[in-house]
Amino acid sequence: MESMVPSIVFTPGELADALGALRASTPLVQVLTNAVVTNFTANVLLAAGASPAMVDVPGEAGGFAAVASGMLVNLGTPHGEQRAAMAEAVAAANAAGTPWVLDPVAVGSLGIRTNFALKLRDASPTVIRGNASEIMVLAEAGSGGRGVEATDTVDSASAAATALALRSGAVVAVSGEADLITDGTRTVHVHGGSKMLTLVTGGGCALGAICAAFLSLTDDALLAAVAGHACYSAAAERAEAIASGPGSFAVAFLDALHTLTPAELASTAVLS
Ligand SMILES: Nc1ncnc2c1ncn2[C@@H]1O[C@H](COP(=O)(O)OP(=O)(O)O)[C@@H](O)[C@H]1O
Ligand SMILES: Cc1ncsc1CCOP(=O)(O)O
Ligand SMILES: [Mg+2]
Repeated sequence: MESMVPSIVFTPGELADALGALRASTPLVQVLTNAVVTNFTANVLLAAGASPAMVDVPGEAGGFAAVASGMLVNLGTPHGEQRAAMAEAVAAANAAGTPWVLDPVAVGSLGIRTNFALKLRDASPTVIRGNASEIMVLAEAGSGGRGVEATDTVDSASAAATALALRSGAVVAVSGEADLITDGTRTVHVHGGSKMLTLVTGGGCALGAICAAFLSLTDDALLAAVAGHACYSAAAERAEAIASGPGSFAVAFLDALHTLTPAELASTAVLS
């Protein structure tokens, strides 16, 4: 029997509704992230309509995770105290039912972050987002990229993403030219966006925060992740159209995230 080609999993209207719900609810997003991208990540969340809180101190992180709408755990510069705060926050988020995103930045040859990421992989993240090389490491199917950048393609990470989703119970999002997002059963590709995002530090890290913002709006984590990626890509396309380089792109990207309407998202998002 010929294999069925699955139809597109979500409609443009569902994406538009998700953006409208985010703007109406201003989700409180706890961010435990790296020192490089903290400011950009907070500005991306604010521009999109969420409320960021960079709470990553042991003794505070757990209590805040219990009241946050969503949470991002990003391992870009995982100092000892931050790792303790992350462990506290993850335990509290899971106990309170707060959805959270894991971004395993630069896992592979760096032992401290890789060992910690493998532990967090098995600690019930709602979404795991990373580039292809990072996702392959968490699926135990690769050795890592070059620094924080991928050396593998999204397509080469597809099987690993599905296996990781089935193993971890998380939605797995692989970023690249066309983003791949899967819950192990349903798989969606989000097309478009701009390669200019790779020239702005935080271009991937802030995407994890946007996913965390959408997670509080629906019980379907795949929809939340797809809506987050679609908004991000739509804003990046708009920014690229008027930017003259990565500096003006970053500014235009914040503006585009802020002005993107649900109707524009519905009319421009390209899923397959
Ligand atoms: N070749 C590309 N064309 C268009 N968008 C891209 C391309 N590569 C990456 N992106 C986008 O840039 C953002 C960051 O992706 P990526 O660089 O893979 O993440 P990371 O910074 O975590 O390695 C994502 O929104 C992704 O869709
Ligand atoms: C350069 C760098 N070094 C440690 S974390 C970081 C930022 C990575 O950001 P992104 O994953 O969005 O490229
Ligand atoms: Mg990254």
